[in-house]
Amino acid sequence: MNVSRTIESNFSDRQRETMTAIVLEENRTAAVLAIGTANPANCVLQDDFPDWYFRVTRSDHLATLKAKMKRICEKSGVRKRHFHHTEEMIGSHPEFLDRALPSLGARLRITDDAVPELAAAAAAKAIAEWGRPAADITHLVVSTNSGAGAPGPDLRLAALLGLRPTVQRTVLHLHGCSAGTAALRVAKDLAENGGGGGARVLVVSVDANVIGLRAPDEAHLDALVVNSIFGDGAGAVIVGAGPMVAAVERPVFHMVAAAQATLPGTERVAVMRAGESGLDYGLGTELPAMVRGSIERCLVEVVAPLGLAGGGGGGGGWNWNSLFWAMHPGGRAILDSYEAALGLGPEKLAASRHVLSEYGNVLGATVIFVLDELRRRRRGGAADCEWGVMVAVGPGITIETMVLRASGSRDEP
Ligand SMILES: CC(C)(COP(=O)(O)OP(=O)(O)OC[C@H]1O[C@@H](n2cnc3c(N)ncnc32)[C@H](O)[C@@H]1OP(=O)(O)O)[C@@H](O)C(=O)NCCC(=O)NCCSC(=O)CC(=O)O
Repeated sequence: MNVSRTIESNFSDRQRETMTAIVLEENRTAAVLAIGTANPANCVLQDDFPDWYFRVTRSDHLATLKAKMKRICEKSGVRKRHFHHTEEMIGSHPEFLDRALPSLGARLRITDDAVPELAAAAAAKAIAEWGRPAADITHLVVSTNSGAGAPGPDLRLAALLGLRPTVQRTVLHLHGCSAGTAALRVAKDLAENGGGGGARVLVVSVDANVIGLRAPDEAHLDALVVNSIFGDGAGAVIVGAGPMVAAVERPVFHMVAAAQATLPGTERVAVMRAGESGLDYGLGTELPAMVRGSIERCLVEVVAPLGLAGGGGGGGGWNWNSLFWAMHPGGRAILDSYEAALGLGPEKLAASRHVLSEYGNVLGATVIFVLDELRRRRRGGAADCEWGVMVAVGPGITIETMVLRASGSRDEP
């Protein structure tokens, strides 16, 4: 490999040395080898959503709340979303609309099928793109907020895909919107350290919001926001390290470094808790400001040791526009916060805003949709940087980050 060709010319000598070392380590560093996504068929345009939601939840009499939801939807940056649940399904489960009635069991009976099936649709696409047989997958990591059972969606997914009986399965439950990034962090570790160089990890992050869907309610205004921006979907990634199978496996993004930070004293800002009436979300109005106030500090800790972003020796001066960004679009205001805090140009979050617009916030899977979109834009010739960072925020408040290096090899002859 021509190392000097891969190092951008505007870095200092020290930065260049660090990056050269990383590039030489490339054979040991895990990489995204393929990506697949899937959404349920039921699609609701955001302009129609308040009417749809208030009708199917039999809440049209709550005119003030409906007007509020219309204001939220207008400002959401979302054009459409997909749902496993339909008007008919909600109509046959009146218990979903009344917090006083137990409904968790009925919701879980739906997600027990919906989650592995949606996961399999995304995973099948990733496996087809990867180009090797499903039986070559050594590890499976599934992350979801939409289930609570054992055996879980991993076992059913393994059967649907025809994975080998010895595949090593791991499930991550209730990591909220950082579930996809957390699963990729675990997969990176497994690929680099768990398979004697030959590990191939299938990561799937999947959610179906029927687990927490409710009628609008004055006492739970944050649930109105959740219902206005969350959608259903699955994202799948094949992760591998070590020698690639020639002419078949080609890295898309190298997963250079991963980190998790927790903001002290923020436990109540974003909450998910399963109860008898389904999954409850709590979302503080302060979340966008909190992200704005803390994101740069977290990023400096991750990129400074790698010499990226032209770090300014303790005095700031970071050039965040020298990287590409795979930001989880938790909401339009969250993306605005990233942009403002890091001084990003408007094109930097275009992939994240596109995914938010087309699918809403599909929780952990969203970052996988963003990786897919970034890759599509690069293949289409859009100029972007070689180095980048994936970011997602989840309950904790937890900030998951992963430094990525885009590989051009998919487009090389
Ligand atoms: C909801 C929004 C699209 C609204 O847009 P704006 O903020 O520009 O508009 P606005 O201030 O006029 O707000 C519109 C109405 O929504 C209400 N509103 C806003 N946030 C609210 C919240 N968390 N709980 C209850 N109500 C809320 C406002 O009071 C206002 O009501 P009224 O109109 O009556 O005055 C935006 O605030 C947003 O994107 N928020 C972030 C959502 C979020 O937290 N996502 C994270 C999900 S978890 C996750 O994904 C983690 C992660 O981020 O990675």
